[in-house]
Amino acid sequence: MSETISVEESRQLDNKTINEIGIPSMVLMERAGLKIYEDMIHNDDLDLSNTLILAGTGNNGGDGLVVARLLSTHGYKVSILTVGNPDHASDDHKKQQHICDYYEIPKVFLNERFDNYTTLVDALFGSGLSRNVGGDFATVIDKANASDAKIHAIDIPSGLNGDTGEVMGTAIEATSTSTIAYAKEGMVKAAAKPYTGKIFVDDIGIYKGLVAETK
Ligand SMILES: NC(=O)C1=CN([C@@H]2O[C@H](COP(=O)(O)OP(=O)(O)OC[C@H]3O[C@@H](n4cnc5c(N)ncnc54)[C@H](O)[C@@H]3O)[C@@H](O)[C@H]2O)[C@H](O)CC1
Ligand SMILES: [K+]
Repeated sequence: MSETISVEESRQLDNKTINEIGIPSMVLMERAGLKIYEDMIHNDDLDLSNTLILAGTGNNGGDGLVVARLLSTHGYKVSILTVGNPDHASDDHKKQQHICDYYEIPKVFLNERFDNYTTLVDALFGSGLSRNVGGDFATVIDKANASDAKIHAIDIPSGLNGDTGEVMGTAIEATSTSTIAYAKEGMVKAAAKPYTGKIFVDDIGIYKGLVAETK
């Protein structure tokens, strides 16, 4: 496994790339969504016949909405379940939801049965997880894990502590994970394997240090 970083370092690199270097956050989100989509369509472990995006209301959820739109515009059957209050969604999440609405991607709700789906995309939390998971989020995670569907996680399996690899209340048990820029330290620990599954590391242009001087 290549270099790993802490969750805080990951957030600092995101912020540096956006606010100091100047790559807009929506550009990074589009790049992340495209890389995650490509990881999924080339992943023989996943059956994309009927996919459900489990979206939180932050930028991890925003990544999931980009994946939803890309699946839909490429002819795959996909729906969206948003967990949390959409009114409190991040700016980029709201922009991505507007795009999904344009493409009329179906929305489902908390009473949805997950066994109708072949793949679930975990876009609930990424580097923003800050406390034990509870309430509707815990219910959705437990329901996802109990379903027959395979799960593909975005950035960090939701509920897994990205630094320690510990479960924070409950955590997604993913078949595979597309992590952004670098794997997080907790994800590569032996105890984390049942939660991360196979890890894809997606380079989306997040700052990784100045380019080495060409000889
Ligand atoms: N622009 C960028 O920085 C990029 C980020 N990427 C993706 O974005 C996430 C990080 O997004 P962020 O909005 O900071 O946080 P999350 O989406 O992980 O979390 C959402 C939100 O949830 C709240 N929260 C935290 N813990 C809990 C909890 N236990 N229960 C309920 N709610 C909770 C908290 O308010 C968070 O803000 C990163 O992982 C990437 O997936 C892009 O990929 C690249 C650009
Ligand atoms: K996630």
